[in-house]
Formats: sequence, C-alpha cells, structure tokens
Amino acid sequence: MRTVLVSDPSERLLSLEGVRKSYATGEGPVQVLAGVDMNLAPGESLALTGESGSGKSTLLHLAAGLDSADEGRIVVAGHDISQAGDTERARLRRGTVGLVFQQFNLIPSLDVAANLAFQARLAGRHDPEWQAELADALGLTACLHRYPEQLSGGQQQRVAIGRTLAARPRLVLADEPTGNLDEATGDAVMALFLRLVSQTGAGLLMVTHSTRLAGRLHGRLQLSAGRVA
Ligand SMILES: Nc1ncnc2c1ncn2[C@@H]1O[C@H](COP(=O)(O)OP(=O)(O)OP(=O)(O)O)[C@@H](O)[C@H]1O
Repeated sequence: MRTVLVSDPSERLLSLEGVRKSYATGEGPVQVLAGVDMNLAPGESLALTGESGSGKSTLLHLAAGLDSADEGRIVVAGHDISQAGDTERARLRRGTVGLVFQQFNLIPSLDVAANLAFQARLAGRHDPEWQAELADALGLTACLHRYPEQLSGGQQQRVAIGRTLAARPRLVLADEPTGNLDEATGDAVMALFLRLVSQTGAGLLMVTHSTRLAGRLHGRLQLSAGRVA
C-alpha cells in the first residue's frame, strides 16, 4: 500500500527496527509493542491506525524521544535516539521534530500569536508571512490576541497545530490532530499538513481513526498485536 519506498537508510526521516515496549502494571508487565519495524521517507505521509489500546500513542512517544523503548533501534533524521541522552533528544524535538499531541501544551501566559511563533523562534525559523498564512488557513486571525484560556477546545487544537507547522519541522508526529475539529476544519488542517510534506519534503506520521483522512495520506501502518500488520 505504501507508495514511497526508500532503500538508502540515510534517506529515512524515521526508522524503527525491532522496537519493543512494555509497561509495568499492577497485574505485571503488559507488552504493547512486540517488535515494530517501520520506515518513513522525506516527503512521505503515513497514517498510523489500529484499535484503541494497540499502542499508537506509545509508538509516537517513542519516536519523539519522550519515552524509551525496552529493545530495538529508533533513528530520527540520522540520529539514533535509542542511544541519545536527554539533551540530544530535546535538541531534536526543538529543531527537527514537530509534535501535535492530544495535550495541546499551549503557554498560558502567551497570546495566540506568540504561541504560534514560539517553536519557530526556538528552531530559528520564525517566518511572519508563513505564520500569517497558517493563522488564516486555521481560522485564527480573529483571535491572535486572545490567551489560551479564552479559546474553545477546537481553537486550542488549531493553535497547537499552527505552532508545530510554523516551525517547518522535518518530521511531524501527530496524534489525532483533527480529533476535536468539524469535518471542514479537519480537511483544511489535513491540507496544511500535506502542503508541508509536498513543499518542504517533511515526513508525516499521523494517528487517525478516520479511514477517510487516512486515505489522503501516501500509506497506512496498521498496529495489531504489537506489530505492524
Ligand atoms: N504509562 C502507562 N502505564 C501503563 N500502561 C500504559 C501506559 N501508557 C499506555 N499504557 C497501556 O498501553 C496500551 C497502549 O496504549 P496507547 O495509548 O499507546 O494506545 P493507542 O493505540 O494510542 O490507544 P487510543 O486509540 O485509545 O488512543 C494500553 O493498553 C494502555 O493502557
């Protein structure tokens, strides 16, 4: 089903090999990922699907370096994050990886405009024109001077998406980024993600429960029984 196949490892933005992850619970360890292998090339977009509890968010957290695998290798833009320390992982998240997670983590003391600019400034890629275009496409122009607590859930989600896209990351990891949005807004957001992919050669790994949205991406990875089916 994948349309872009890249054999040269240096051409991969994200690569997982034999990744295993268990969580300790009151009933003993629960294995969530049981040997996951996957690759994502520049300019490629993949939907990550699977039943609730199949490990999609776990996989994204590992790829983002927010948690560590028990076994296996995870390489992000040529950096083996399985071996990297916290500083190198944080540097990758600042400059290379864009995250859109279900906790929006907006900065309460900054208005929408400053939240949108925040990551782009950290990455040294603040571009006021691109930011204005994103704010317009995300329907945020009228609330640029409001603070996060003055926004609806869907507006907060759009700011979180805009903040990530504004920094033009090379790798975007998104966990149901259109979950709180109506269909038309969700479609507009998807178009922005796909524009970043086609214009800058970014790679996109997106968790979605929507087969309609998954169908707009280049391919699909289905997690089942801890592996890519
Ligand atoms: N910190 C944790 N401690 C213990 N178990 C956890 C932890 N985080 C996740 N799990 C368990 O790991 C499994 C996978 O969770 P994960 O959130 O990755 O699934 P998911 O596919 O993203 O689910 P959903 O579609 O419902 O968001 C679940 O059974 C969950 O209960």
